[in-house]
Amino acid sequence: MSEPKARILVVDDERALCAGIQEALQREGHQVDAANDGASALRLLTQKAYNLVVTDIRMPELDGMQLLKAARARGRDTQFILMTAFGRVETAVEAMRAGAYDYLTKPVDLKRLRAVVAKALELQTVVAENSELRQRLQRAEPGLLLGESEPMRKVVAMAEEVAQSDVTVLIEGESGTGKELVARLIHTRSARAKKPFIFVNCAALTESLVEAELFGHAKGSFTGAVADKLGRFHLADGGTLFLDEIGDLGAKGQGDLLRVLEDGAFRMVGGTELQRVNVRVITATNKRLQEAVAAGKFREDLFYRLQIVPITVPPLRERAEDIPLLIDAFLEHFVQKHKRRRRRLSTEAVQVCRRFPWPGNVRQLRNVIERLVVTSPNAVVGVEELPDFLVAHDRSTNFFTVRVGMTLAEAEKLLIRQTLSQLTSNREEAAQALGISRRTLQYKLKQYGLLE
Ligand SMILES: Nc1ncnc2c1ncn2[C@@H]1O[C@H](COP(=O)(O)OP(=O)(O)OP(=O)(O)O)[C@@H](O)[C@H]1O
Repeated sequence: MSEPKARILVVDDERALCAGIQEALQREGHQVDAANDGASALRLLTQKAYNLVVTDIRMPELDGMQLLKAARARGRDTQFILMTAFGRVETAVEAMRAGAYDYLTKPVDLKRLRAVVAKALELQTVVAENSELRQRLQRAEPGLLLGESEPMRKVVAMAEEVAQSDVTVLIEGESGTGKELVARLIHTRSARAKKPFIFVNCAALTESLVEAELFGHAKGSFTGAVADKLGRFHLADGGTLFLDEIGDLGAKGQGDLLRVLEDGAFRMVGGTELQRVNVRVITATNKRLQEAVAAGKFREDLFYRLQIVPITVPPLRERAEDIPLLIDAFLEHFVQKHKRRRRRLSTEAVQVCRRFPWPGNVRQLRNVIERLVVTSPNAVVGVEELPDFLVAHDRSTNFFTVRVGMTLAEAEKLLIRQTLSQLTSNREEAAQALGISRRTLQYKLKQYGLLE
């Protein structure tokens, strides 16, 4: 895939050099304007949006540094490459601190210029995408459930629909798939959004504690209970109570919960008065609750009461197309949290992540990205910086056998077929991975009878 062509502004008071660079970059297919002094450059910068500015640092009146600062003050994401006379590197370092992408020393080596420009433009695209993503994230509520794959769209549509009523929802899915986020989404889209969302992890409660935790205990119910202590049902009044890992609730807790769901009322531990609250209950489990029912570990009547509407959140490996989006969102989040430099994963590193089966689902991916943000100093994180388990898995799965004695055509056909089936079904991406043009790939697919 060819690099998207960019709008570039070249600024230098040495006219010949300026024209030389303009021409070299135009030859790369970019749209290039030139200015021979800082003031006209600034005028152009305010009139047009540029992806990149390549400017001399030292110019009479308005210099390259001032130009950079003026562009930043206008809040533009334009990248800057500064050119400095040999031996004046300190100024260049200062420029980098002010936010320039890189610097070149004069006389300018055109080959290096082209390489630096390509890298800066690559980053520029990412920055632009990220700032769009940032805006999207800011518009949305915190803890937004991200995902544009078909299965996730269905989950979100279902959550939005059940938000319109108070029906009990059971969210099923492996650990780390985002069940809590789904529960929060239902709450925030419901008429209860301004009331509390109360979370209880049933796996963390012992059998003896669960009752007091959920229903509270009355004054004097046991030694030390000097006042009424409200339980989670009270705290969630008017809002939503989210019971996570419901499969771990013991027999007594199951009985209590069924009663409150059926009668809408309960008694505090040691209390006599019937308490009435208005609570919407959402539960979640990472176990197959139906199997727990079959094994006699979970009450069948409660199971049917809870799963009036079941929502299943698919594991991440079944929606790998969401992985690039999640990576970008987590990078953005952790770069801000840890105050690090913006960065992205190389295309190959993203592909490795897409191929991994992620047993810990989105939580595991999120942890990997946080670790990369903290440990990698690079703007583009490559495969070699990914955790070993990812790379090792990738190595062990992405091989096929080429037999000695096979013709080149047979080997080529096999490689094309494996690339399309294991790496990506997108022809553009496959052609890129194979290092050939899309047209050539199309031709070979026809030649080898691989077109379906
Ligand atoms: N679709 C998603 N978009 C953005 N972040 C997500 C998504 N899914 C999960 N996460 C993040 O992954 C982590 C785990 O999500 P969550 O706690 O909702 O999973 P869970 O299914 O409830 O896990 P468990 O069964 O272990 O309780 C959280 O940090 C959450 O913000």
